[in-house]
Amino acid sequence: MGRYAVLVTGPAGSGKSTLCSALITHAHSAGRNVHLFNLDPAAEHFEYAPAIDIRELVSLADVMEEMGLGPNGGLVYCFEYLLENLDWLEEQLGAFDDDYIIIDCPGQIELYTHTPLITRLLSILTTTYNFRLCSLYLLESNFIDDAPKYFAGVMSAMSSMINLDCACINVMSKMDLVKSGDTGEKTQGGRNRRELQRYLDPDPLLLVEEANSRTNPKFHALNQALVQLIDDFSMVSFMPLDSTDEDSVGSLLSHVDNAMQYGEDEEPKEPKDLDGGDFGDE
Ligand SMILES: Nc1nc2c(ncn2[C@@H]2O[C@H](COP(=O)(O)OP(=O)(O)OP(=O)(O)O)[C@@H](O)[C@H]2O)c(=O)[nH]1
Repeated sequence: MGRYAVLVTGPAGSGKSTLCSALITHAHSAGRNVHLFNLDPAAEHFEYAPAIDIRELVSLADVMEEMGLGPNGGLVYCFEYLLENLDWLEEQLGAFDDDYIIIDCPGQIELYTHTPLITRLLSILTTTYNFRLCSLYLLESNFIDDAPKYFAGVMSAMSSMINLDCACINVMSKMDLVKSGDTGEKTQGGRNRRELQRYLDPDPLLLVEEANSRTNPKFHALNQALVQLIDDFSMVSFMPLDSTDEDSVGSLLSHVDNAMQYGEDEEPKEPKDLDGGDFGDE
């Protein structure tokens, strides 16, 4: 068997740890052996005890106290420290032969977009330890409450995708909070699932119209440019996820396996096209 690593990333509170637990539960119930790797030096609680835990090497609380750093500087220090102590990582990874690890990452977006630290770690996992990688970027469903907010979310997903340079799947999390469109029910932000479908696989024309209707005319050219970018960058679509639903988690795990060609012998290829799942198709 090969070695596989699923990186679960996304902004704070987007549902990363919940998804990690749901993926592990699903994999275990299918008789698969997967391990949790906690990469968040500030993490507190886990449903499953991490098999590998960065806090055993370095914790954010200790760094902040001993180095007199704030939370963001402290986090960067923790990752630099990890990269300087790769023998620790090697020892941890050496404990498993048939590795399939799910990596719960910190929520600070700066780690993926502003510094090369996570990128370097991924490069080490692939080149030194022969892992096949897939990165998940979670964005909460409330990011589709309005077009400008959605733009911000898409830009962060794009930035992460470009920097991480591995198979990437964008995920729209907490879809259970979006009520069914069948009865005309609306979400708190005023949308129903049918309306949300166009955000999972964006239609540039509708997006620009909506953004223009909500922003000062001086930003309309910017809206147009952003929508053009989203349209040109055709990989920016989101797979809907409800971590409380086993089928939804199972479907995501299948896409992840597919992206890493789990269990297949040939070299990793580009991930296959993802559709928008079964939300809003009715
Ligand atoms: N309704 C609903 N709530 C969810 C879902 N996933 C996560 N949550 C809730 O969202 C909150 C944050 O979830 P976490 O899994 O801790 O999010 P996180 O991204 O790991 O958070 P940080 O580690 O702080 O960045 C918790 O209250 C979860 O119960 C989901 O699919 N549906």
